[in-house]
Amino acid sequence: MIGEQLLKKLFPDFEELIQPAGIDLRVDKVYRQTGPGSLIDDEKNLPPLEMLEPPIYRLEPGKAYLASVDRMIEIPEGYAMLYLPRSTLLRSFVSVQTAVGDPGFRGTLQFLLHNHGEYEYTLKRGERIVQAVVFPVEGSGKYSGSYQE
Ligand SMILES: O=c1ccn([C@H]2C[C@H](O)[C@@H](COP(=O)(O)OP(=O)(O)OP(=O)(O)O)O2)c(=O)[nH]1
Repeated sequence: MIGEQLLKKLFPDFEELIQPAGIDLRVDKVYRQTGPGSLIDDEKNLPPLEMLEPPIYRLEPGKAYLASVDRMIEIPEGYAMLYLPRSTLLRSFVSVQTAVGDPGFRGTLQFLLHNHGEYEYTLKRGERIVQAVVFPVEGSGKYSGSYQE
């Protein structure tokens, strides 16, 4: 796992968010789903989305949302990222589901927020919702998938 000094070199745009062993990521936009999606024969049809009105997002009980990060990221070749929720969210019955950040990815990260609670959870735009941890990857390739920006 990569520590603070190297993280500052690798991710200068996130300097003020660098932690001893990770990078805190701030929520920017939050979206609700407004229609169906599908994944058939590796053909992705992402659901249509509607953006919630910022800056105060009201996550309804039992509902899931997409959350975008407030700035683009570029993951250098030779490194990969995992994303873990802040425990404050878990302690508030809100989960953050995430995937792997590939070497060479350049774009806007999105995570799934799910309010498992029985009460509304209010989240302000700009709050830190995730911590990214970074690992060196031996012989890594370079992401060239559909979410590259
Ligand atoms: O929680 C995450 C994790 C990763 N990513 C970004 C970085 C990653 O490099 C890219 C693609 O992720 P993944 O490879 O898991 O998506 P896919 O469904 O396999 O897309 P593709 O077919 O484009 O590879 O999405 C996110 O936005 N959110």
